[in-house]
Amino acid sequence: MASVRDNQYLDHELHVALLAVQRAAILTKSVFHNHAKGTLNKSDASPVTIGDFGAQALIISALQHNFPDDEIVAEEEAKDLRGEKGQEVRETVWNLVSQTRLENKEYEETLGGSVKSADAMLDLIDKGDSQGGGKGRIWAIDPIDGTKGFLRGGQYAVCLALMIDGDVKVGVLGCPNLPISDSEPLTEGIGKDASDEEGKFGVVFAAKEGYGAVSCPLSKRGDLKMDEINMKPLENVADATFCESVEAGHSSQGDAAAIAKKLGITKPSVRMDSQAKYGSIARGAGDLYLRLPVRADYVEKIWDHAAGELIVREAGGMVTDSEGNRLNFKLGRTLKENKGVIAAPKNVHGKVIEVVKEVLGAKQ
Ligand SMILES: Nc1ncnc2c1ncn2[C@@H]1O[C@H](COP(=O)(O)OS(=O)(=O)O)[C@@H](OP(=O)(O)O)[C@H]1O
Ligand SMILES: [Mg+2]
Ligand SMILES: [Mg+2]
Ligand SMILES: [Mg+2]
Repeated sequence: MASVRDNQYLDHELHVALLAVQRAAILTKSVFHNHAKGTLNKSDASPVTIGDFGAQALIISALQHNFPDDEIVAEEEAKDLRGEKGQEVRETVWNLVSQTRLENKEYEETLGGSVKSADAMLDLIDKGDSQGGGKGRIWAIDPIDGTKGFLRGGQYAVCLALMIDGDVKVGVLGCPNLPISDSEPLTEGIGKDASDEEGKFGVVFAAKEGYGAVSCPLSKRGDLKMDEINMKPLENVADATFCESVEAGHSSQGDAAAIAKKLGITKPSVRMDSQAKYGSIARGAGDLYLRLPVRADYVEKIWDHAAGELIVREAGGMVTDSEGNRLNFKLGRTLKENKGVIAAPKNVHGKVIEVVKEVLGAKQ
């Protein structure tokens, strides 16, 4: 198979996305170590921090510099940073955004360098307001996925994907708290080698449709030393390790336990925040990702899945909703036709879906 590294198709997009995610990840890391998180509550009562705003501004700045005509669907908006009420948070975010850069100057230039002013930063954040859909080039950004995990010192991910006509073509996930090494086992806490002295911290996963998936250490320079990743072969689903959300409000842990039991799985689940779950199974650190609806009225957001879904598929896995249908990214900012997510190696995915249907069906 052609490799993600050895062809020209969407190479510039992948390169910019890898650098933009690394730069944004550096910002989030510095928030974690040096700041009060500046947490605000959004209208749905979920948290947003100065790290989410800052990372979104930096990623959009890089996309606007390189691809000014592309549309962007991003999770956050700048409303709460505007005016007198927003002044304090705005200034903190601006400090972070104006100070964060990749140590490699050439890479920093590729991203277009610094944002011009605090006002320009707010406008960049609000450029992520596209309604999405199945036509043209649209980027999806989750500047911090797993904000609750980020606040807890657990897993989180900086997520960026490019969709063309509603199909995800490029996906990048920066996971600052995962182990750097692809051979470390799946754990609930921060990876034991998540930070080393040479400016490396965590891992970035990437994929290009049709060309495979890779991982690369996250670094302050933005270096791109990539290794191919693959899902672990799994002959018997009973031997699987599965991962699920930490937050019981995001995925039904009771249903997951019932499904695992029916599949003969005896290993306990690994609870991990964010799309770090997709990256982890894509590199063979775990086998299955189960996300089972808690509430009938919750619709999944495209930025919570676009990058991870492609990375798992390109690593040899299959990703569907709980009925076995592919995720449909063509319908706007949400996955309104899909409920739940089941990611598994191709050879066992059908069996897992069968049992998911049995368990969810029995509840109705
Ligand atoms: N009710 C409900 N059901 C399903 N999903 C929900 C729900 N509420 C929120 N969210 C979204 O979950 C995102 C966090 O991802 P995870 O559930 O994988 O991780 S976590 O354990 O909850 O941290 C989280 O993403 P971030 O907001 O980027 O952190 C939310 O978009
Ligand atoms: Mg959020
Ligand atoms: Mg998210
Ligand atoms: Mg988020």
